[in-house]
Order: sequence, then structure tokens, then C-alpha cells
Amino acid sequence: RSPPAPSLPFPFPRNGLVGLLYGEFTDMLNDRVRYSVSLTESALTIQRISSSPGRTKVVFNLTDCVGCRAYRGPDSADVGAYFTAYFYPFKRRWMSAGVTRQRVEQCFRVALVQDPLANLQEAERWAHAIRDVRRPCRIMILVNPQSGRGQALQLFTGHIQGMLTEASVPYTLVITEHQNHARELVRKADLSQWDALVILSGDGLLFEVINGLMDREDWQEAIQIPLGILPGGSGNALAASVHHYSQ
Ligand SMILES: Nc1ncnc2c1ncn2[C@@H]1O[C@H](COP(=O)(O)OP(=O)(O)OP(=O)(O)O)[C@@H](O)[C@H]1O
Repeated sequence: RSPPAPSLPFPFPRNGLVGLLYGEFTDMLNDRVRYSVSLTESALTIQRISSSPGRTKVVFNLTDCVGCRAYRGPDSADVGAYFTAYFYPFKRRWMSAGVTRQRVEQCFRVALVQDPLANLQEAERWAHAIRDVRRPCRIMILVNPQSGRGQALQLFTGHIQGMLTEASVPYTLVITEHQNHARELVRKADLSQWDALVILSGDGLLFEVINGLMDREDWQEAIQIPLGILPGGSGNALAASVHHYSQ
């Protein structure tokens, strides 16, 4: 089997966009399926290298990309390395009129040479390049363990934590211990440490966080910080209406 073509720098304009990287990789599970992959400032384009006609090109918008990681495979005899990019594009739901963001992961095997370390370095180069196109984001996530049916913390560990890890988002988790805990914390916090505050709770905790921001002397600047609301309460009226109006 001939080795895939080396990954090349891709400094020339193509389709009006200046490319950052171009490479040819194989499928994670099937070495005979090969893809040409190109990265620009705005998109990751994956084209299946195949002699048969049909729709073989997929374009992922990098604004839908939450992260990318490089790693060695579980088999130590495998000289190849891998990189996986995680996307949440809007997609149509089965039997439904609307679209929602749905998770898609794209994994590639890098086996340019017989040296596992060199392959891993190449996979890391791609993972870094894909991650670098995204804006860095550090978040404080506030969870009220009592909200709703007392399951907010399970929602965090079961759903949110994995997404943050895939996205390589550095975060500080705050589990509120009593009423007004979040308000006091936000009132005194050094907000320059975070790019966003995310509340996993019902409306009550978000209300506290907004009040904490408005209690500050620098409230006019503080209130500009992006706020996120994840439904963890019982009513979740605000999260539902924000989600509804963003559709
Ligand atoms: N550890 C805690 N123990 C008790 N109360 C808390 C704690 N942390 C926060 N709180 C308070 O609980 C209140 C209610 O929380 P929240 O609104 O998040 O949940 P909910 O009432 O279940 O949801 P919803 O508002 O959607 O009905 C908040 O006003 C907050 O001050």
C-alpha cells in the first residue's frame, strides 16, 4: 500500500480564500478510504478521494467547531496518529421541520511516515491550526445543585463537562452552596479572568448573577460580559425563550 501524500503548507489562494493547511489522510477505521483535507480561516473542507462519482465533498464552517485534539491510537504497534475535530452544525431533525445543532465528529488517521512521533507531531499541527482559528474562551460555570429536581450537577458531569473537554475550554466550576452565594461571588470577582459566565440552573441563579454584576462599581463594564444559560432548573423560562428566539 502506498503511503498517503505528505501534508503540505497551502499558502496559495483557492476559491478566493487563502488556505492554511492541506493534507491527505485516511479514514480512522478503513485505511483504503482516503480524504484530502484543507483548512482555511473559515472552513475545513473534506473531500473523499474516490474514482466513483457522487457527493464526496463536505465543508464544515469553523464557527461550528468547538475543538480538535491529536492523539496516538490504542494499539502500540500502530505507527499512525489521529486527530479529531468536533463540530455542532445546524441540521434538520428526523421528522421535524426545524433545525438544531447536532454533534458531528471528524476523525483522520495520519500515517505519513513510519515514525509514530513524526505522525503525532503532524496530527498535533493540524489540531493546533484548527483550534487556533477559534477565539479562545475561558468560562466560569455556576451550578446550583438544588435547582430543578436536584440534577444540575449530573447534567454538568453527564453532558457539559465532556463538551468543554472536547472544546479545550478552560473553565472554573462553582457549585453554589446557599442563596446569594453567586451574587456575592460575581460582585467581588476579577472578571478579567473570564470571557463568559455560564449559569447551569433555573432563572433564579441567573437573576442572582445579573444582580451581582449590577452591584459592582464597574457595573457598566461588568454587565457587558457574555452570559450563557443552560437549563437546569424546573421552569427554565428564560433558557427556553432565549433558545426559541435564537432559532
Ligand atoms: N446550594 C443552594 N442551596 C439552596 N438554594 C440555592 C443554592 N444555590 C442557589 N440557591 C438559590 O436557589 C434559588 C432557585 O434556583 P433556580 O432558579 O436556579 O432553580 P429553580 O427554582 O429550580 O428553577 P426555575 O427558576 O427554572 O423554576 C436561587 O434563587 C438561588 O438563590
